[in-house]
Amino acid sequence: HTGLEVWESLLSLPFPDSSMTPGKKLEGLVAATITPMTPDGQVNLSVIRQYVDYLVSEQNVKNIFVNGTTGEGLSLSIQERKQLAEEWVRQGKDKLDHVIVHVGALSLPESQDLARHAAAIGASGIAVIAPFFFKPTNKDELVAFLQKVASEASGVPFYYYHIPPLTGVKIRVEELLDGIREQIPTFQGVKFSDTDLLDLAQCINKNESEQFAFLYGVDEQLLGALAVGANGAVGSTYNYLGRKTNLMLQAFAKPDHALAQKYQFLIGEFLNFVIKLGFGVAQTKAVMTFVSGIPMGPPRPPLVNASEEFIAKAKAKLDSIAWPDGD
Ligand SMILES: CC(=O)N[C@H](C=O)[C@@H](O)[C@H](O)[C@H](O)CO
Ligand SMILES: CC(=O)C(=O)O
Repeated sequence: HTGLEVWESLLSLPFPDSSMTPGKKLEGLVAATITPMTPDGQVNLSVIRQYVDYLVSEQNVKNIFVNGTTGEGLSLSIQERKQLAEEWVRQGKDKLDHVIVHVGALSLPESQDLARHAAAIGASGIAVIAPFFFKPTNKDELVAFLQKVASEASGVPFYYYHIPPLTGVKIRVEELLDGIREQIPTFQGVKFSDTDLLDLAQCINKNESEQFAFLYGVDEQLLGALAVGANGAVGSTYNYLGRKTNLMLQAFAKPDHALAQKYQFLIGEFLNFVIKLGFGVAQTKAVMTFVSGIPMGPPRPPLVNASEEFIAKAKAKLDSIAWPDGD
């Protein structure tokens, strides 16, 4: 240990090497970043700088969640994930508050490697999804896996990424929280991507000292999660509806519930429409491309490009929405 490291540990600064805002609690909106790709399917790092500027200046979003579901993290090589994490951290420096890097993988050593890498580059947090091929069958097995990853990045806040519709791991978070800080001292919160608001509410109910952050991940019903005390949200739609969703958060905080509902209804009207057409990461890439003008490129197989018909309909629907702020 260098003298500096000793001082930092004595002061227990949460983010010793971070280029992001040190110690600021994660709240508000977090955009789950898309991984831009070239037309032939290679990761396209060259537009990330522009992407960061777009999120900050056009969407008023200053936190990102990299290499998650929307970022096709589980479809990328370890090398690609590291390059992306580095580029997001580099471009986010002095512009973003938090860069959370998703480091979950089916292979524990790969996940640990990614966690060490995220720590080394100064990520402001790491997140881990439940392993979903061989699955943990109970809370203790899941926590043991998470602990082995978290301990590789001992100075970095750790978030569990709960997304049972995709992982098939339905262990309730409220149960998982019991004693988790003893197992994982860096445990800082949950990205909660499930519709079970009873489970979310009981997590918040248990979290009396408000030490953990609960970020909701079902964008179409964020207002319900805010009502039970969610600290913020992580989602794909904050890439292009961040500004509108921020207005919903403001209305909720004021409180002007009628206005907050209006925003949630309109966001829901768009999402309900595209979900009926078939909505996933490929479609998110297409929507972000036409809204931001930044080319997101195709998704990686097995996902396939959104159709021209989808794009035309989604664009017409979004353009038709009369937002309360007059846009
Ligand atoms: C399954 C999935 O990708 N969920 C995302 C985050 O967790 C959400 O942001 C959704 O994309 C969004 O709620 C639209 O359905
Ligand atoms: C949507 C989300 O949070 C993710 O892409 O991981």
